[in-house]
Amino acid sequence: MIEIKNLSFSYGTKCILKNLNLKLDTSKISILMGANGSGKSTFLKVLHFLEGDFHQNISYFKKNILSREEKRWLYLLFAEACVLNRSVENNLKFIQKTYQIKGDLRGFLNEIYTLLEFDKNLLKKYPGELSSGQRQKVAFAMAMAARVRYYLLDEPSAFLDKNTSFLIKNAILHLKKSLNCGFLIASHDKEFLDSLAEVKLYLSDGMILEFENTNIFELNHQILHFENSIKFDKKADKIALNPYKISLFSGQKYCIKNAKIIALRTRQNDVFIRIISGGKILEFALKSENFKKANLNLYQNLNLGFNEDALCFL
Ligand SMILES: Nc1ncnc2c1ncn2[C@@H]1O[C@H](COP(=O)(O)OP(=O)(O)OP(=O)(O)O)[C@@H](O)[C@H]1O
Repeated sequence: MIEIKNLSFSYGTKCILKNLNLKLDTSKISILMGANGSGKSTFLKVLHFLEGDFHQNISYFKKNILSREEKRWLYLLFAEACVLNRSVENNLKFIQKTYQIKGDLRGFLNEIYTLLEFDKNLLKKYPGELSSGQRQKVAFAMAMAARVRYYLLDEPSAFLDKNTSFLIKNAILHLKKSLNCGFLIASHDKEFLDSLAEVKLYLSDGMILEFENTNIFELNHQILHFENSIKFDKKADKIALNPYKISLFSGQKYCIKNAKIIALRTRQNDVFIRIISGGKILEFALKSENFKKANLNLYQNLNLGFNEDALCFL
């Protein structure tokens, strides 16, 4: 588990992360979505000790202070592939040495070559002789060679064709099973993410929202169908609704009618209310005091409202 408490981070006066509280399950594949510039890469760098000193705010596997060796429990794959100026094969060997991988080194490498369909010629090549896609594939192979407990992957499918993207996806699933490791993957590639995601996180306005597969819906010709239909101005395949910006209807721009409460749970000072409407499940949060005032009960029907600021088109 990686536990994050009250974490804030700014570049100068620009606040990127606002008082984050989050638990990352390090045995799962979590995906991190968010608009361009929302801070996904920055968050991965913070987690990988590259920005600021947050030992008071982040604990890794129950430890706040990690030695140099323990910091290698994590691996960050950068969006722009970093490959050293030596042959591909020697890059992989270098990683195995740095991460002090013991055991059948040749066997591990052969496994990587097979999973990523490396041909023999690629192994002898130098970075300057690789295409962007090949460099990305090599950088991913280096991550695999490190065999760590938790992987932070920034846009791992950028520059990749469909087939290579598929190989990487399978390699992620293979690594998870064989090493019992977890992943936090930042990406915009919906196809790539959808098939991997166990936990869905969304970074917006410096806050990370956990959707747990709820609150993200397919749009059909800009329409979201609950029991009533809601039409949006913008075209997109999917939409995410921020659970903190949905409330009991009182004249907001959009209304979800006749939603039935199916579950209630409390987290910190919020009560999360899960509703169903037209077969779709949605979760929204009310401050505990507002929940008490509203006097809501399980299986009660209610109308919900939200404005543009609750929407995120994906
Ligand atoms: N080293 C830096 N110094 C100052 N500002 C920075 C720095 N790195 C990033 N930023 C700013 O921080 C914000 C978040 O950037 P970041 O790269 O984390 O976003 P992102 O969500 O990964 O974006 P994208 O989806 O486009 O990759 C941006 O406004 C960016 O301009």
